[in-house]
Amino acid sequence: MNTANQYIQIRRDLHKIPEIGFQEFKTQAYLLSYLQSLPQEHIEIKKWKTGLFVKIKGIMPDKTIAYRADIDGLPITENTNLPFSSEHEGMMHACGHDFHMAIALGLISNLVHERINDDLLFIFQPAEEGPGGAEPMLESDEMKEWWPDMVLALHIAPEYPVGTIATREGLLFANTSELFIDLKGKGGHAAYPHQTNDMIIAACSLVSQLQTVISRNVDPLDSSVITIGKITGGTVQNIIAENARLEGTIRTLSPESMKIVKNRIESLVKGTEAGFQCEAVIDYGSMYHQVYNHSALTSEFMKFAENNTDMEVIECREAMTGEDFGYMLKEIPGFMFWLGTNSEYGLHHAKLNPSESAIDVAITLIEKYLRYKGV
Ligand SMILES: CC(=O)N[C@@H](CCC[C@H](N)C(=O)O)C(=O)O
Repeated sequence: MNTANQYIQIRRDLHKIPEIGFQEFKTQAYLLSYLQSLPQEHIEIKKWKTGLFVKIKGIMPDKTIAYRADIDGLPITENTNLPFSSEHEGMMHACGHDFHMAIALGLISNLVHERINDDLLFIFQPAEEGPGGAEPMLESDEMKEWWPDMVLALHIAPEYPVGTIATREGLLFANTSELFIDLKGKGGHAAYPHQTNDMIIAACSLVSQLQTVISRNVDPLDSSVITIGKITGGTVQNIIAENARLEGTIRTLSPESMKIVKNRIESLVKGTEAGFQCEAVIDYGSMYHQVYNHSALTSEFMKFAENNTDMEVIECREAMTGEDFGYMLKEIPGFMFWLGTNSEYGLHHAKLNPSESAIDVAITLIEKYLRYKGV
């Protein structure tokens, strides 16, 4: 098997075993078993919860460059009909983390056979989709001991063709906060609504009101998003619901707008409690800091790719996606970029099927970049 096919096979193996945040036990075991099959003289591995830190030791290191790959899957039932579809019912690598890991293993395999100058750190991070592994990993003793001078990461981009990368200096991804609202009223017989406080009606009304935060409370030039992705409530068709739950996410382009949006949400929820005579509890779940790319390093990387590879380099707009890699970039200079993978279906879709030829493209690009940086 040539090396490109080998890394595609690794991606397929990982694609079969998606696991959600901090449950990535089989994934960690797969990564470890692959890493242990490589020459061990210059490599050091530390487990961290379900993630890993992997260091390739340089001969005369004067810096450490880190590459971060997230490793968790999503609670989505795969609908691709691919022969290597998820074997874990109700879970799927629908955000490309199988690609991110295969690329990291490809880089390690290519670089571990020779003596490199600097240290390289590969961070296999759990729980990017939630509750967030980057922040606690940054605080870990392992990270403190191997603290890098710069860090980079990529994210697959189904909307760009293979052979394309896209990024920008400064803000790339939004600030995010999960949003859970539990409503509790008085249930009862469907035929006697006047004796109840119907939480289905309260929930529907609140969902509509929440959209006015975006349309009426946020500066239109400072975009924000509130998405309610799930509503649950009630028991059967002829009982008025005593409970309802909204589950969603908030996205803003600055931490300040996040505060404004949350203040307004809290006011509307108080209004719902008063208006529908119910009790409401808000839980913000996990929150991610914006992904803010280091200007000089990003522009150097973009110029490097333009001048030294045949990749198409696009300066893209910021996106409302979130990434806890933002916490790493808050502490360590570096950048994230989109890797074109050309799929008809987007991220978080049950039919996402990125083009696997992008794996080798990314390995070649990053390896060249690391050599250009003197590694
Ligand atoms: C790249 C990507 O899709 N990231 C996720 C991060 C999720 C953060 C958190 N669970 C939330 O929903 O707020 C995204 O949905 O953007």
